[in-house]
Amino acid sequence: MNIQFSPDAAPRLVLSVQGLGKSFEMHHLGRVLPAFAGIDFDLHAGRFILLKGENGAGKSTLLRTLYRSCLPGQGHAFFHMTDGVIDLAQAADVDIALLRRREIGFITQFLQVRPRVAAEELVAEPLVLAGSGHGEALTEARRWLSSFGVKQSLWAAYPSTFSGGEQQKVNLARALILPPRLLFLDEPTASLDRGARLALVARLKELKAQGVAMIGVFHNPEDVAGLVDREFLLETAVPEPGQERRKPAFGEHHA
Ligand SMILES: Nc1ncnc2c1ncn2[C@@H]1O[C@H](COP(=O)(O)OP(=O)(O)OP(=O)(O)O)[C@@H](O)[C@H]1O
Repeated sequence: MNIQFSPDAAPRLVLSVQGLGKSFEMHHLGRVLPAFAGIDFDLHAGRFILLKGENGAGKSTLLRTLYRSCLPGQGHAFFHMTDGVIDLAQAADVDIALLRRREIGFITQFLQVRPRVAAEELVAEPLVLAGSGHGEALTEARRWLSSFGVKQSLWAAYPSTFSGGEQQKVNLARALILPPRLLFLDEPTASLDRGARLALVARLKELKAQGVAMIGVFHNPEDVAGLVDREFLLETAVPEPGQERRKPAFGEHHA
């Protein structure tokens, strides 16, 4: 889906996160572990937020909660669609499943491999589900596999046999073949070689220009330095004894 807006129009609000919090119940320890709390921010079309914080600060959990792989404990995440607003924190699973088909994407460093499905079919699937003809979708899938450096000899093979980096390239091709309006990225460059990293950054630049809103966690933030509009620093939610927990802070990016 290509979303265009005229350059002089104010970018549309895509996501408004208000007071979002998430805790894990550690039954075996008999206590509750806060992952993050009190998260507030707005994200507009074509904007890129870089999520930062120490190990364990809650970056992946925040992305998974916004994608609704986890349920939040408190707060709201209002997703602004073309025809209305839905609170991702409270939406029914069936609505979340529909949003994931076209509107909201999530790229992690892990491929969910499906047995006996060829790489090119896996990549073509979002286009087929969106109504493209199978032949046309396969042609496009091969183009994307090639752009991320997946060898032609692997296109018809099963990704379960691929190396970690090859699987990740299939993951990227599948996630980006049909761009969503809102994209979460959790360390997507983790196992990529330089060529694939450059291809990913070039694709993200295109998507940003088309109005896709993005939130990303990057082990090497310099990979996306030219794309970042704002940085969001997550402070570790679990205070050590004697330490106050501080609120998460927004920082403007200085290129
Ligand atoms: N399913 C879970 N059950 C219990 N605790 C969890 C679960 N998932 C995450 N946590 C805890 O929540 C906290 C935040 O984890 P998270 O993976 O979001 O951190 P992160 O900022 O992405 O870390 P890293 O930079 O190491 O990837 C950690 O203390 C982690 O142990």
